[in-house]
Amino acid sequence: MTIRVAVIGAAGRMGSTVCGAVEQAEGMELVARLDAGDEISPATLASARVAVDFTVPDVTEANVHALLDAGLDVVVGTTGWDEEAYDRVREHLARPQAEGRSVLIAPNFALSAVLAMSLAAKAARYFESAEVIELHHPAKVDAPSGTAVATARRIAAARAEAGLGPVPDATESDPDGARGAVVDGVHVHAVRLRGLTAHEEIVLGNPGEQLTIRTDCFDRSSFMPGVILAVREVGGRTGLTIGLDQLIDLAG
Ligand SMILES: NC(=O)C1=CN([C@@H]2O[C@H](COP(=O)(O)OP(=O)(O)OC[C@H]3O[C@@H](n4cnc5c(N)ncnc54)[C@H](OP(=O)(O)O)[C@@H]3O)[C@@H](O)[C@H]2O)C=CC1
Ligand SMILES: O=C(O)C1=N[C@H](C(=O)O)C[C@H](O)C1
Repeated sequence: MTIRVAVIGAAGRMGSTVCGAVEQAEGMELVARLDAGDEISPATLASARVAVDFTVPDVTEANVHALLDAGLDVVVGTTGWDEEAYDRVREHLARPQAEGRSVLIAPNFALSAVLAMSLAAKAARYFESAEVIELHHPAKVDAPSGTAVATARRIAAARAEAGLGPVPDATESDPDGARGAVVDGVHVHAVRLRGLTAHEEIVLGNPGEQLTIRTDCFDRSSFMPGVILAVREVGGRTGLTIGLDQLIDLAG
């Protein structure tokens, strides 16, 4: 059966690329393109079954609640989500009116980034030091990137599980924040540079050695297979799914 898809943020960099990918995808029909100023309502959604949200961190959660109220399953790539926001979506999904509905939120849909996050989490227990450097195009409105925050959280969780203490760091004075943001104890550095698209480097250090894990997305086409996979799969799930790795078998 054809999946009818609405794209929210359709005029943006990601939204417009997603519209093209949905139009090209077998078994999908793009039925609605909504952007800032457009109402989310049954009339504007044109009987879509799945919505894809690539908007801005300030509005994405409200969009998800409105889309659930309209009876759609939702795929979200927009950043800015925290545990409290996830909990509010879980609570919404638990209401009888939302029975059977599903939301998938992923900070990154590129396979190289999903693998980089997974490898970083796997490697983290073996290294004394770990830092994350994300590098993006200068039009990006949020820092650090959602991917970097998720990466740092996964590194921190793996370190805690392995019983590692804080990373070694003798810094006593850092009035201008040169050591970057600190996410669950992991330092995260953000670079904004003309010419870049979306890149991340995870550096892990031990005495006398370093492991560098790097992902480079040179073009937004890199995110499309993951988005299309999520659109296909979201309807077969229930509740909240976080991360594209939940749909891909990374074992082995
Ligand atoms: N998960 C992933 O793999 C990826 C995630 N992202 C994330 O996706 C998000 C979008 O990125 P990008 O496409 O570069 O950003 P853009 O700014 O290019 O696009 C955002 C679009 O959303 C529109 N918008 C703003 N408010 C609303 C609203 N209330 N309803 C509908 N549309 C609205 C904007 O309109 P206007 O400009 O008029 O405000 C704009 O057209 C970011 O959070 C980014 O970090 C990006 C790449 C990959
Ligand atoms: O804004 C972007 O471009 C990107 N945003 C996401 C993030 O913040 O992690 C994903 C990717 O890095 C591109």
